[in-house]
Amino acid sequence: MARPLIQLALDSLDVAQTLKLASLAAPYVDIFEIGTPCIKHNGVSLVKELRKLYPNKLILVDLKTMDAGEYEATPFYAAGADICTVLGVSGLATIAGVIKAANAHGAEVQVDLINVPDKAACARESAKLGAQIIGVHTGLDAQAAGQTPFADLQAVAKLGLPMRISVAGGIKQSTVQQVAQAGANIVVVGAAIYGAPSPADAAREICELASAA
Ligand SMILES: O=C([C@H](O)CO)[C@H](O)[C@H](O)COP(=O)(O)O
Repeated sequence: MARPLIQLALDSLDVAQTLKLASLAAPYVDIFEIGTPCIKHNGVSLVKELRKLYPNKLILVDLKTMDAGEYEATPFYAAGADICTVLGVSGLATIAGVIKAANAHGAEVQVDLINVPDKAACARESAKLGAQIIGVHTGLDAQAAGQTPFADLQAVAKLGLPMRISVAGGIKQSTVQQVAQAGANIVVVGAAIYGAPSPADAAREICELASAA
């Protein structure tokens, strides 16, 4: 089994802190995620800056688009995003719009299942539309209420869809192997890296654990 890709969630609002964290973790992560609060605060210029600094890294822009899919996502793909996210709850027309924008730029789409009531149906429909990645995600507010993404990950993996599976929601050193073994192709890690005393050491540990899963 290939090791899952490690995606670092850059969730600070501050550009200098974001770039510092990116540089510390760069040797150990495959994807830089510009998190939703960060992209709302800093906009498309941060995508351009990261693209210039890291021409060989994958960049995911966590737009969590809810409407106007093609219109909203297009400038982010044009700025160098490899992947943009769209909410599963937005509906099929919006998801199709982001897929159209991605296709126009040779890029990819992740459909985020956060708060989707029927996750299996949404994942199946997203695959049919041509989305490449399905995101099993317990958001920060749901995590604070004690929720985790593990049961949803198992249920989505069982569907056997022709899409890569991303998992996010409080993943850390003690759970990275569990989610890799459950079928995650992309493991998203935010707080366990940026909140660690040494973000570089935490990113390295997570990468090593994923490789050994
Ligand atoms: O996507 C995220 C959240 O919804 C805020 O936008 C986080 O980046 C994602 O949950 C990963 O962070 P951790 O849960 O801290 O690992």
